[in-house]
Amino acid sequence: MLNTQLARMDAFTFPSYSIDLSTGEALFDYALTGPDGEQRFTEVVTLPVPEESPSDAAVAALGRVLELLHVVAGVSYYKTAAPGQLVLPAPLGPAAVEFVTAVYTKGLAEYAYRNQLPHVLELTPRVPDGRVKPAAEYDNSDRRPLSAVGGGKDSIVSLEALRRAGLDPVPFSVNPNHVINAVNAASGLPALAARRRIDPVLFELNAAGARNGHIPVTAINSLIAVATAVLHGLGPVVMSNERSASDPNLIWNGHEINHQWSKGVEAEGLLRAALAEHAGLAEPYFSLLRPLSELHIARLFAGIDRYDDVVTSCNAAFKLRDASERWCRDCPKCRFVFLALAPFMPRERITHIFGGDLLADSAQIPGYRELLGIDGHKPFECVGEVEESVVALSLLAQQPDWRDTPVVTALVAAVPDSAWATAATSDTFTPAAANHHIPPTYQKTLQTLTP
Ligand SMILES: CC(=O)N[C@H]1[C@@H](OP(=O)(O)OP(=O)(O)OC[C@H]2O[C@@H](n3ccc(=O)[nH]c3=O)[C@H](O)[C@@H]2O)O[C@H](CO)[C@@H](O)[C@@H]1O[C@H](C)C(=O)N[C@@H](C)C(=O)N[C@@H](CCC(=O)O)C(=O)O
Ligand SMILES: Nc1ncnc2c1ncn2[C@@H]1O[C@H](COP(=O)(O)OP(=O)(O)OP(=O)(O)O)[C@@H](O)[C@H]1O
Repeated sequence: MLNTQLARMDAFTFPSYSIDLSTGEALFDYALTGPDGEQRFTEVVTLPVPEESPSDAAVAALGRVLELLHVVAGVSYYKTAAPGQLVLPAPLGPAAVEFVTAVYTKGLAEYAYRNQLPHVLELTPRVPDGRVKPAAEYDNSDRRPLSAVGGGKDSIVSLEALRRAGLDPVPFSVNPNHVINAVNAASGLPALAARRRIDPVLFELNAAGARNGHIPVTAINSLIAVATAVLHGLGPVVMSNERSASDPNLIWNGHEINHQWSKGVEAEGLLRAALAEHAGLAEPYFSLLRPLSELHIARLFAGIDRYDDVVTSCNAAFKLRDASERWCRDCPKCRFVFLALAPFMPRERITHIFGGDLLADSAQIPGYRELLGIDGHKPFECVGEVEESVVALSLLAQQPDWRDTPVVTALVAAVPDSAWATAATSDTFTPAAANHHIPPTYQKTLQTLTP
């Protein structure tokens, strides 16, 4: 289909979904419709099949989780055309509608901003008339947690905290690549994996110049994780989303544009409420690291060394095609993670982890100026707040190992006095007491890590 035809699409719909419990394979169908005809897509999600057959209650709850996943995973295809109508497949309760609306508006906000499509931020899904049968309550909160592993430092911190607290976590990933497999192997814990196959038609449309951009991928991975936990009779899904994920990159037309929206605390609360209402799940999902800053997580990671040969936070390693082997050493995320870890580990160790020393490389100075708020806005990447970067720099400026490196020297001279003053009174290492959803049983978990 031509891009001009895609741009004339009126509506995005959700024709059907199905699951085969014997193979774990779920098929999610989508359609764009308009005056030039229809463009169909099918996404395939394959859940790991449990050894024991799931109970009837689990199968019922799973069906409800997959109904939410069907709608949420549609964002990848909706974005090729961004029609004004989003027509949901079935009635939903108010909490589920609020969650889905936010995924398509706030979750696609960066896409809307970059493509200059303000109507996306105002989308209101059309919900078919009728009442949803209330879900039966399904309480698995005391079972082993499913710990989502993304291959980076954050999920390693959670996995180790859960393990050391004796909670016997099950590592879980969607489409694990060599990085995630190596992290799981280093953990020594048997892991579960789900597969997600994006319709290849999407890549053809992208190659032909269809509208494209960032999507709230964590919302999709989270629902696949919850579906897996329910199918396997496991407990809550434990994420590793940090405090700063909730902060926007910029404001556009009065709307917050946040690259990490579906990692933020608002998305977490909306997803929990939707799962409680629509699937009856009592304690389905939370982020263990929500109270912590990125810098605090980096300090905790520095106390764990068993993953040094494998840990990789750089997003370039997670591309579906042409992925980098590990750290690319030239993107905002590599720059930020290096800056955040450097104050807490010897130069030799961090250089080993990254395969190079970013603070010795003057070519990195412009990128670091953005992270420090000297130029531009916070990059559209998973990076911490400007204040955290300034705090990290202030720590490095006091360390003989780092203070004379070309990057630290240049940045110390460039940071304005006001930023130093804010950093001096920063609460970077004080966990937030509120604004998280960590259940009481898990609240002391992080104390198993040092410092
Ligand atoms: C790895 C990465 O950063 N990918 C983003 C990049 O995509 P690119 O074209 O360079 O490579 P691929 O990831 O291989 O994707 C190919 C195309 O496929 C489409 N697509 C992919 C996954 C998906 O779930 N849905 C899709 O539609 C898309 O059209 C791609 O062009 O740029 C894209 C456009 O901006 C981004 O959408 C790709 O982001 C991935 C979905 C991704 O997994 N990104 C995470 C690393 C990421 O950004 N995580 C955020 C959290 C965001 C959130 O709110 O959840 C973070 O860590 O901060
Ligand atoms: N492929 C995946 N499968 C399951 N969960 C994932 C996957 N990728 C990321 N996640 C989870 O999504 C959340 C956000 O991912 P993110 O990439 O920020 O985390 P990370 O890889 O643990 O650490 P870092 O921020 O250092 O990269 C984390 O809770 C992570 O565990």
